[in-house]
Amino acid sequence: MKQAIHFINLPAQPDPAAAPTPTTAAGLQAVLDNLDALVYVSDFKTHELLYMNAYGRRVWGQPDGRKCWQILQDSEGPCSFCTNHLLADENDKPNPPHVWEFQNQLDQRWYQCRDQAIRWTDGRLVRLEIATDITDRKQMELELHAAHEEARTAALSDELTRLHNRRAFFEFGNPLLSQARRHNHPLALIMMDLDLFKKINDTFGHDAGDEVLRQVSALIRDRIRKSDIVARMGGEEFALLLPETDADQALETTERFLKLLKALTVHHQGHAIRPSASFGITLRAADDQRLEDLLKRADRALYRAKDLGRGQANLEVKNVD
Ligand SMILES: Nc1nc2c(ncn2[C@@H]2O[C@H](COP(=O)(O)OP(=O)(O)OP(=O)(O)O)[C@@H](O)[C@H]2O)c(=O)[nH]1
Repeated sequence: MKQAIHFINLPAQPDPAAAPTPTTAAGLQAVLDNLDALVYVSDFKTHELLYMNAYGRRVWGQPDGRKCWQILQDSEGPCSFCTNHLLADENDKPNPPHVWEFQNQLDQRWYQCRDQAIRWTDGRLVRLEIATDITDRKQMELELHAAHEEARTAALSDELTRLHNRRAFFEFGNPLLSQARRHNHPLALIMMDLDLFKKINDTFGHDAGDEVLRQVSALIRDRIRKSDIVARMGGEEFALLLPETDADQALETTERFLKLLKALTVHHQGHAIRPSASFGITLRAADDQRLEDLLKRADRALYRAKDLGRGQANLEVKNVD
């Protein structure tokens, strides 16, 4: 059955001088049926569909006295995201239109909806929705967002090892330092530097050196907590930032890594390579303002570990009165 609509009082204050005539009613019908958007009207209380334009009937079929949630969403009852409560105040006085975007679960397409409470021909309050298909725009937005995320991940990640890079270390590490400062909680920083790595490159080739970097990185990454940060700071140097970690725990963690490295043999093109590393450890001091303050101490400890014969850890803490 063809839906007949005599008029929709779109203006808040209908102009009595512009009362609809049969010609304007037919004209309005033609306009609504040629819109490239869904237009429907439903009863505010019962949700019965009172009108749907040709666009809606083409996509969702004839309303046939059914409710909006039956025909537009195929759900069991009023939609959990129904906006009716936003469209009128407690005295049934219409609010300004509510504009929002959502994905229809029936056809999976995205719509921008302009919802408004208006008075129907018989005076009752109804819901008028004009929904424009924005799937293509949304798809573009989603692709743009994904590309942006991909570029951001690439900018923060080390291509060879897939660990965080130096930039990411500061981006993610600074909030951890701020949090530890605010709550006066412990925070440990461990610097790790592979020993005599130049010799590995010179003896087995640069590709072998790359493979060592990859395997050592995977070994560390797989054994830290989710809340820890591990980054390749450059070359064969790595930094680990461990929240809620005191001196004993940091030393214990480093001992674990030393043991794992001792047991590691990297096989590359018939060669068996046995890498080792030195570690410098420090802890957050009360007056540490920036990660660089901790990095300086951990670096000094690291180079002491190298001077003392490599393959070991050294700790430098700062006591503040
Ligand atoms: N294969 C490979 N080598 C790298 C990479 N980045 C830096 N290197 C090499 O790492 C070596 C570091 O050498 P050095 O700074 O002398 O340190 P080391 O030989 O490890 O000696 P110590 O640190 O004193 O134990 C250099 O030869 C760099 O070329 C990389 O991405 N891949």
